[in-house]
Amino acid sequence: MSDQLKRVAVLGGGSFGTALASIAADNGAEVRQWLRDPALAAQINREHRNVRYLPDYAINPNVRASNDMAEVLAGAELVLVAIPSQAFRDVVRQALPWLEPEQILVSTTKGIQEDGFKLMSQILEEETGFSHIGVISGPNLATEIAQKQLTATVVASDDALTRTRVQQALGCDYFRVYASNDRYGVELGGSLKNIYAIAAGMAAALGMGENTRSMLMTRALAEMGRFAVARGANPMTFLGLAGVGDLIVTCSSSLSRNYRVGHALGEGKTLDAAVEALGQVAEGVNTVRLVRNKAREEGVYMPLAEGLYQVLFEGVPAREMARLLMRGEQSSDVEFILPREDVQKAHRRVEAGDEGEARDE
Ligand SMILES: NC(=O)C1=CN([C@@H]2O[C@H](COP(=O)(O)OP(=O)(O)OC[C@H]3O[C@@H](n4cnc5c(N)ncnc54)[C@H](OP(=O)(O)O)[C@@H]3O)[C@@H](O)[C@H]2O)C=CC1
Ligand SMILES: O=C(CO)COP(=O)(O)O
Repeated sequence: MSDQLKRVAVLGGGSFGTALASIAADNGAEVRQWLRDPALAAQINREHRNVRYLPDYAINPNVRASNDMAEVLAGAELVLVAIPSQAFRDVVRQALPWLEPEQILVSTTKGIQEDGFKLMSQILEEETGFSHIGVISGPNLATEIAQKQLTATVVASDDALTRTRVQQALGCDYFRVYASNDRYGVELGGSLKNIYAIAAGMAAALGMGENTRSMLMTRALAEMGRFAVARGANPMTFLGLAGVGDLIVTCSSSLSRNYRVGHALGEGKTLDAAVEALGQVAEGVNTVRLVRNKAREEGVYMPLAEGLYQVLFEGVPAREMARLLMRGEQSSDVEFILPREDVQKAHRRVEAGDEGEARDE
C-alpha cells in the first residue's frame, strides 16, 4: 500500500517497544528493533517472543531484533524511541550517527529528565535538531496491546506529517491513533499520571474503597491541570486520552508497574524492595520527586504529589498522610469555575464573622 510506511525502527526491547514493533509489522512494515542484549535479540528472531518482557505473546515475524544500531536505523522512515527516561538521552546519542533529518522521531516514554526538567521529545529535539518530532501517549498497557485488546492512543506533534505518518503506521483493527498538536500537554499527562498510579496502588493495598479511588483520580486531574497551566500548557488536553484516559487505566490496573509499586508499598515493603521486586521501570518514583520539587520551586499547589513524596522519601506513614490530606485546606471542586482562592477568602471572611461579605458577587 502506497500510504503505508515501509521501514520502522524501534529503539528499546521492553514491553511497550515490543508491542509497538509488532503493531507496525502487523500493518505491513518491515520493522527493526534495537536492544542492547544480543542474546535476547537472537532469541526474539528465533522464537518471535520476547521472553524477558512479554513472554506470553507472539511477535509478528517481520520484526527483526538486533543490537546493531546501524542495521536497525538504516532506511527507517519512522523511529519510535521506547527507552526509560533515565537512559533515553544516552541511547539517542548512540543512535545519532545513523539518524537522518527526514526521519520521523517519536518518543513513547512517559518520564522526565531531572536536568532542566526536560520531557523526552525535547531531548529528541535538542540532540538531533530535526523537525519531524512527536510523542505517543495514552492508556496503553503493553500487555493488553500484545493481547490485541481494543486500545487507543494519541500521537502529538506540531508537525502534521509526523501525526499522519504515525496514524498510518500504527492505526489498525485493535489500535486506534488520535491526533493532537499539544505535544507538551500530551507528554506531560503521560508522565504526571504515574505519580497518582503509585498512590492508587497504595490506597488499594490499604483497603481503601472505590469512593477513595475516584476522589484520588479526580483530584489528581485537578492537580495535573494546575501544574500544566503553571507551565503554560493547555489544561484541556488532560480531558483526552493522554490525561484522564491514561489516569483511569494506570490508577485501576495491577498491570501498571507504577500501580504495582504503590501496592507493594501499601503492603509494607520498602521503596527499594518494591522497585527491586518489580524488575522493570516505574517512572513515577522519579517523577514524583522531580514534580514535587518543581511545584515547590514554582509555587504550584500539589498536595497529592507532596504527600506521596513524603510517604516515599521521608517515611511518613501512608494512612497518616491520607488523614492530613483529608483535613487539608478547604478547596474548590473545579478551579476553572470557582477559583480555589475564592473558597479560602470566603472561609476567612466567615471565620472573621463577616457572613454577608462571603456571598458570591
Ligand atoms: N509498558 C507499558 O505498558 C508502557 C510503557 N510506556 C513507557 O515506555 C517506556 C519504555 O517502557 P517499556 O518498554 O515498557 O520498558 P521496559 O521496562 O519494559 O523495558 C525497558 C527497555 O529499555 C532498555 N534499557 C534500559 N536502560 C537502557 C540503557 N541504558 N541502554 C539501552 N537500553 C536500555 C531495557 O533493556 P534491558 O532489558 O537490557 O535492561 C529494555 O529493553 C517507559 O518510559 C514507559 O513509561 C508507555 C506506555 C505503556
Ligand atoms: O503508561 C502506561 C499505561 O498507559 C503503563 O504504565 P506503567 O508504566 O505504570 O506500567
